[in-house]
Amino acid sequence: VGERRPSQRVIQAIDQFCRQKEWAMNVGDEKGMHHVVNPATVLELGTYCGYSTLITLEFNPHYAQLLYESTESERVHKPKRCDVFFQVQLVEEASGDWIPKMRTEFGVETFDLVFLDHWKDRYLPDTKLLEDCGLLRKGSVLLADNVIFPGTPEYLEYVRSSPQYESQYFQSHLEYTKVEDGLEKSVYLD
Ligand SMILES: O=C(NCCO)c1cc(-c2ccc(F)cc2)cc(O)c1O
Ligand SMILES: [Mg+2]
Repeated sequence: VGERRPSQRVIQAIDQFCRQKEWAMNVGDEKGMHHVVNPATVLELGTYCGYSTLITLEFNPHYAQLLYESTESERVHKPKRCDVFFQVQLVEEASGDWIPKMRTEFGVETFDLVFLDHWKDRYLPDTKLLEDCGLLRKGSVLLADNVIFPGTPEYLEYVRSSPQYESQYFQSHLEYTKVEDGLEKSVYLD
């Protein structure tokens, strides 16, 4: 309440621009991530322009540059364990290549929250990779954008049918539109 922090003002400006001038594929101000408990160690798959981010994987160099510019974060060539509570760590690599390196490169034991918002056909293989690499623990939350539009049918089928997950759909709309979309929140039960 009261004066918005600079980062909130940037988000507000992005939302206003995307509603009034030019649509962009941010998770947006309606879907948001406010349903999810307050995480400590977060992995975001798909940075785009840094609308929502902590440790984030993006291999599109144009989008990665947008994040550097919007957060003044240094270009992370040799990622290191960040001891600061909140710091942007951007890895400009493909998620499939870097998820197996998260422990050795970042010293991450497990993720509290993984926000999936990258190539929709990578949601399922990257989730299985996170499981196989032991990067999820009992209670880890997977939060997936666009499960309806553009859609991630194989991922949805997996997390909704697997006994390893407790899944819940939060209906919303595709950012800045009236098209149905939503977030799937899946808690890893181990
Ligand atoms: O591809 C996406 N993200 C990964 C990019 O590196 C993405 C696409 C769309 C979208 C696109 C085209 C359309 F017509 C409607 C929606 C929306 C999103 O929220 C997204 O995250
Ligand atoms: Mg998205």
